Amino acid sequence: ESGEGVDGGAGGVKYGKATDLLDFINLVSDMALAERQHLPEEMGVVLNKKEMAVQKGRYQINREFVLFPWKLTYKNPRTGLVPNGSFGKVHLAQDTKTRKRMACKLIPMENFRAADVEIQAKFRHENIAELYGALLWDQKIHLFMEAGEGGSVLEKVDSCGPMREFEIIWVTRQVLRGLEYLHANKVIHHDIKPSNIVLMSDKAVLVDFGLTVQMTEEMYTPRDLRGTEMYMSPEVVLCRGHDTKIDIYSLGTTIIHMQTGSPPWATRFPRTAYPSYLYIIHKLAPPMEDVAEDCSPAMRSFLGRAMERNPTLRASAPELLTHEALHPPREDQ
Ligand SMILES: Nc1nnc(-c2c[nH]c3ncc(-c4c[nH]c5ccccc45)cc23)o1
Repeated sequence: ESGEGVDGGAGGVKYGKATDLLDFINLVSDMALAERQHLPEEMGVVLNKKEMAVQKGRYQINREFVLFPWKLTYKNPRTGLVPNGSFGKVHLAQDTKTRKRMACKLIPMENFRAADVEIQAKFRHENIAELYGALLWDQKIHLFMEAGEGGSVLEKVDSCGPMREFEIIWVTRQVLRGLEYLHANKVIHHDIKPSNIVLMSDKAVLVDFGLTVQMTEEMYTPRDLRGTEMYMSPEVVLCRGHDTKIDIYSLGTTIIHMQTGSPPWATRFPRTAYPSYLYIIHKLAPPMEDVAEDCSPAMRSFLGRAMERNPTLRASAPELLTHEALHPPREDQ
């Protein structure tokens, strides 16, 4: 029942559809600061009735849900907070009635971009972290999402070292399915990297859509440099317009990180001596010299196609999903 709480409660939190959530996001984005400052109670839209039990229009911290520090799988929980997303801290949340564990990203209103939510609300795919609901409370947007309790690929590599090729193939296939879906809808993620791929027991999902854009023309011409330098494609660095192929290049650099434990360039050009990699990427990409020595010939060929310097010649997600590197003969595994 969109517009009403589960029992018709008049509280500020309603069950609704993605369109109701987008209306809510636009409402709070247009709210004057004074209006937002003295909210009597939380307000928001919950998409997923199964996981989030709204009570009489209320969904309050330490009542309908609690926030936990993540029990970081590999490290003792320092702050218990997941490394910062694009603009917010990610906690582990649990609904006190359904016991469902979720990721909850807290984004201060001053940093909030509607794009952070629009894409996740509009596009649903098993390899994209599902959005369960969005609330505004205490000047912060609370985004409740599907939780990858296995942590991110970055935490896994930092704690357990380089991944074996069959693990890399498993992650790469899932990421490519998510990218195939986004790119078919002309959506560019813009920040594909190990920390934005999180692990569940049976799948890997893409997270952090804070830099995502939906293309309206064939090319997207950015106003600013978006993404993380080490994983950036030459055409993004050039800032003369790019398309969805930039995510494919970033997946290639992410695979190098998974197989060597370091991002491309960092070993040959230590960060201490090189404050910025933009010029190196512009002049030297693609970083085929950083591919692991024990990389299989099939995976090396895959990386050559994914990091092709010319985006029009670079492979697409559907093309790479059929690449032999992702379908090794059984005895290789
Ligand atoms: N920036 C951002 N925007 N949305 C997310 C997000 C949605 N669901 C999630 N599930 C897990 C993690 C996560 C990252 N590192 C971790 C280390 C240990 C445990 C969990 C994690 C992050 C998310 O992250």
